Amino acid sequence: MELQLALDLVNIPEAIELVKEVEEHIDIVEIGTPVVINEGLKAVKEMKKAFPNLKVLADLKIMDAAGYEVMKASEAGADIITILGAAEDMSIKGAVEEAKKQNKKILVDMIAVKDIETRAKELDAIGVDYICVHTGYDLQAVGQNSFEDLKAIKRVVKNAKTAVAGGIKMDTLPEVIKANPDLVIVGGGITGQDDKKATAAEMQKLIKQG
Ligand SMILES: O=C(CO)[C@H](O)[C@H](O)COP(=O)(O)O
Repeated sequence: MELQLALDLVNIPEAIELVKEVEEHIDIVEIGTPVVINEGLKAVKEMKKAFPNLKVLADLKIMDAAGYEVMKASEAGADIITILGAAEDMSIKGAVEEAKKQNKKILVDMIAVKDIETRAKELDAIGVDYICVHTGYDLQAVGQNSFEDLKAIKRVVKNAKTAVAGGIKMDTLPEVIKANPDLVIVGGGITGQDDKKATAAEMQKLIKQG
């Protein structure tokens, strides 16, 4: 099980400062969608340059023109690129094909997918690398989480790695770990804490214990 730090509400210098604090306690750093919108793929490039040993995920949430966008994110140095589960199969296949060419990985974000089990089976058959259940900020705001969806994909996914994101904090981490995803994605649960390093260290410890 790995820990990914999601950076959504920062600019590039702030992102780099933040990662310096927690670097040794995370496996993957995510350049979040709002950061890509504000700063472009330059944010991915700068992060990879600053931390060549960390895996960098570009949260592009691709919906179309997938092969091209995966190629551009790969050129910027992303190791993992996200596409939406709601995208057409043709787009998912294009993303997977381009990622293979570039020796990169594709994470599918299941945000807003209604029939999670059916879509997860289809995506698994296409050959994506990760399937991630995700409660975005707008549904977190009304008290939702993805813990039941995580159990659902764990039941049906045979090949892809499983991941979970959306409002995970220290107090909910044990419940997430119990479901045994391959990847736990935490944003505000670390970045919103006064002692980010201690929080990331504690989360890493719990995750490594499994
Ligand atoms: O992709 C995202 C929002 O669309 C976030 O990166 C993801 O939800 C993780 O952040 P948090 O733990 O703060 O919810």
